[in-house]
Amino acid sequence: MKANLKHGKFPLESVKINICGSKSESNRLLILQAQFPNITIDNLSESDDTAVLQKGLKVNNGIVDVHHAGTAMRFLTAYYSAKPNAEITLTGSQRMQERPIRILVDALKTLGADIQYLKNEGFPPLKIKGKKLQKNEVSIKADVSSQYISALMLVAPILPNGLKISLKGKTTSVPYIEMTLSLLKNIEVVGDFTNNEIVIPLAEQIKNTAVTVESDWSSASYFYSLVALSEDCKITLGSFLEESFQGDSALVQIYDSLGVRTVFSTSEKSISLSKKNIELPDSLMLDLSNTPDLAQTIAVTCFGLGLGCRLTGLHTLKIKETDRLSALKNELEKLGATIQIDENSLSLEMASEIISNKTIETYQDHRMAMAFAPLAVKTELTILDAEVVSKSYPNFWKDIQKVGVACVLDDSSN
Ligand SMILES: O=C(O)C1=C[C@@H](OP(=O)(O)O)[C@@H](O)[C@H](O)C1
Ligand SMILES: C=C(OP(=O)(O)O)C(=O)O
Repeated sequence: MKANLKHGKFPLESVKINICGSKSESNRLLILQAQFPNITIDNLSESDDTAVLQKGLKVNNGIVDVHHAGTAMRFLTAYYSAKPNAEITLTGSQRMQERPIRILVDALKTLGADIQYLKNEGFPPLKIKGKKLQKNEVSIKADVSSQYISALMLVAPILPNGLKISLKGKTTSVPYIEMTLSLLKNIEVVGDFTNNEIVIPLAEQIKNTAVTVESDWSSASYFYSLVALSEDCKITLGSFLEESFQGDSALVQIYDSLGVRTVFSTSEKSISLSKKNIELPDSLMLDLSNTPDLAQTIAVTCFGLGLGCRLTGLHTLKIKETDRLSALKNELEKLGATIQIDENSLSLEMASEIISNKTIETYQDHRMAMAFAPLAVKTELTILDAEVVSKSYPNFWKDIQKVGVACVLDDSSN
């Protein structure tokens, strides 16, 4: 399916959008709920990544296919490893079979897990025979993906002596580890993360706990970009909190410098985004190692505004849904950008025009589609394989139509 985005009627409509619950929080809570059934969850993510995890949790013996869902792959690897009598073949899409998992598998094996590689060493698919893991200490490389660490933390409370995790190297995506710690604390499993050591205690049982998932800040980023690129508009998004477990709430500060004001309503649990008239910097410098999922949105916003940017801390982008650095370079260049990338950074030069009527490829990456869509405020463009958005945000196209972006979905080819 293609999304044809017209250079529509702007300013955008002042409307309220309800983005569904965070997929990161939802996927953690579902693993915890499978281990402690007296947790109830409200505002669960509607994403494909959450649906595949939820479906996988119902299987005890057989094949589980998580498609493109990184968190589902990593969290379920730990979950089944620690589940006595489970016998699972855990697989995923072609891309998932290229996303490394050895660091997590080695850590779980140190704890006593029985995991085999079914195709390529170090990559899914995996054969997992679950058992009671007895050890309570492990050390793990922390500079590749925080998901490996969150996966261990999520099963830690059911290990007989809890778990002490020593982190090696410079820890990446730290707010996601803190999110795991906070959600554990919410169910009264009080762990500690100090310096390079995480300690999670055993929890034999927990009290009945009802958790409401906050909406997804990464999904909110596309509305920040729309507001930044528009002449004038106000968009209200529910349900968001000033005190968030999600590191991507850093959007508030980042887009403040790109001319977007955020007002929190505590009573409505919502945020209103509006345009601030400020003088924009010529260029933006940001280290995104804490918020890797915002990189594409920010790069595209800067391009659309004619600003330069230098984004660093992007070393994890190469092993996500696609090599996001190369994908950004290819597609921004089509639109006239001058952009350089290396292993962990991206530099974009100021641009004076956007070439219109271009077709953007999405590389099976939801964030490529959603990051480029706000450019419709500036120019006409087509986005290929538009259905990829369902990985995290199935209602994305409906919601951007609601704010007034003229978007026609075309199923006829591609
Ligand atoms: O734990 C999580 O929910 C996530 C952690 C991050 O991955 P890395 O730690 O691999 O950077 C992030 O990019 C991903 O979308 C979700
Ligand atoms: C990287 C992402 O997801 P995952 O790693 O869970 O596939 C993402 O949603 O941007």
